Amino acid sequence: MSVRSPRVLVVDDEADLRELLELTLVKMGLDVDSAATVAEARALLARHPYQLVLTDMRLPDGLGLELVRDVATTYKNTPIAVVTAFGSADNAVVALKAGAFDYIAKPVALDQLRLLVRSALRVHEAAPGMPGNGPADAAADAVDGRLKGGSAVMAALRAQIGRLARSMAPIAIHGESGSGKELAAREIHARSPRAGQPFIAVNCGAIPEALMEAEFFGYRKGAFTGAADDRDGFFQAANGGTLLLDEVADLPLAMQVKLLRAIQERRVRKIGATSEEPVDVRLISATHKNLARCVEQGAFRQDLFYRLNVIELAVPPLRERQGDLPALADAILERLGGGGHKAALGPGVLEALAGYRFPGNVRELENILERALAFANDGVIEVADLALKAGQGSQGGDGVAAAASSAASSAISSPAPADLPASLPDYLIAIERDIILRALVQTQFNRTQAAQLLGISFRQLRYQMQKLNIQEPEA
Ligand SMILES: Nc1ncnc2c1ncn2[C@@H]1O[C@H](COP(=O)(O)OP(=O)(O)OP(=O)(O)O)[C@@H](O)[C@H]1O
Repeated sequence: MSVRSPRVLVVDDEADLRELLELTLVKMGLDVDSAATVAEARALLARHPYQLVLTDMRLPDGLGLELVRDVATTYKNTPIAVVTAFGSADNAVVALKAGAFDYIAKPVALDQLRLLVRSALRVHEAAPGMPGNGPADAAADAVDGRLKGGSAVMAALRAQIGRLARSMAPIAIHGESGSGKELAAREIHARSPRAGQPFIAVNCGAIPEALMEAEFFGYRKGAFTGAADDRDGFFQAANGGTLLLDEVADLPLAMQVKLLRAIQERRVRKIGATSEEPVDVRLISATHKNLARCVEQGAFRQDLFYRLNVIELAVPPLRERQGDLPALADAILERLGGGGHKAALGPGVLEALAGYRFPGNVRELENILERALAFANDGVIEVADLALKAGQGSQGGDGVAAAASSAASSAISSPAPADLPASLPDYLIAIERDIILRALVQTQFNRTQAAQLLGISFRQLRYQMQKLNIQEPEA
């Protein structure tokens, strides 16, 4: 085994900047080659393997972007980062989309350069000799059983995650509630060079607006009444790792501005602090809302959208990947068994589940199986135990769906009649949600007809749907 230092290629035609970069990298113990043109860089790339390429965007004989494309296709193992002109968000986003690992803005801040280099070198440690879509990725799929499911859609999603995991490009995950967005984000983190660092998930809709800045950026002791000690925020807690902004559409506009700044500068300032600190955080955002529509409606800033939505990842609803049902059911039963006796599915159960629409996706499947297990005899879940909600069978549903719904005469199946609900408001909400969903499914999400069926106005229905977070499934 060679004990060579990692080798880095710097591509820049400005002698001053090139020297600054070289010097910094050499001080970090790296071997540095440099090139002043695209052609020189190509020649060097063909000659040596590099652990990192750092290129300027404008070069005398072409664009750094061409090198990004070359490296992303021909030298998949080599992370390439671009140096972008000051304030040029467009270039950074274009480069990330083209496959750049990361970018750094001019004037180059040396602390940020060092963070970038360290994180690039971790890519290599994490994937020694690993070809982009090669067998090692397939092995990672097999070992890494977090996102379960045997459907082609799920296999494609896992492969996409394998490719995305290595770069710093912000990822926006979209999918219905309960479809597995957070799990997908965890998988990106777990398969990234950041896996050994923290993964912090923040539900943006759950933080009171007044506390947001403190929660995200932290505060210094005495910054406000009650600030008894210095405290880190989510950004500091996720430093070196990944920050998931869940329900990102719920961020208030004022906070969106602050977040955009933190993303652009890659620095945050604690409340009450005099200086900013650099943070090295990979951002993933998730939402079940249509973020582009939120931008159109003025509820979400265009510039932040552009920064977060560099790479989009769609998690399809469960009803569009029925092939996942066996693996998901198996994993859920395993978990419910808690290492002891694992429950089994009786005849026709998988077929009954396949005829169901799962408006609440995998989370609903978990709930259905958990509840069914409570009713099941001897740990064998029968179709009747599923108590699938009436009217939720898939369209063209056959006897299976009918069997399932006949078993569901007690659509609001818990608690059992003799029990009292643990929380009356929650119970009533569940009933209301259930009834509205049934009316919507019956009318194929025609809200006008559904409102008529329920004897309420269209406006009332729309309001209730918003309140209960009921979404029309996307076609
Ligand atoms: N492919 C999968 N394999 C195994 N479990 C899954 C899968 N997808 C989702 N789950 C499980 O389903 C539940 C819901 O998933 P998750 O929280 O990731 O969904 P979400 O889309 O983020 O939901 P929400 O929009 O409500 O935040 C979790 O318990 C998760 O572990």
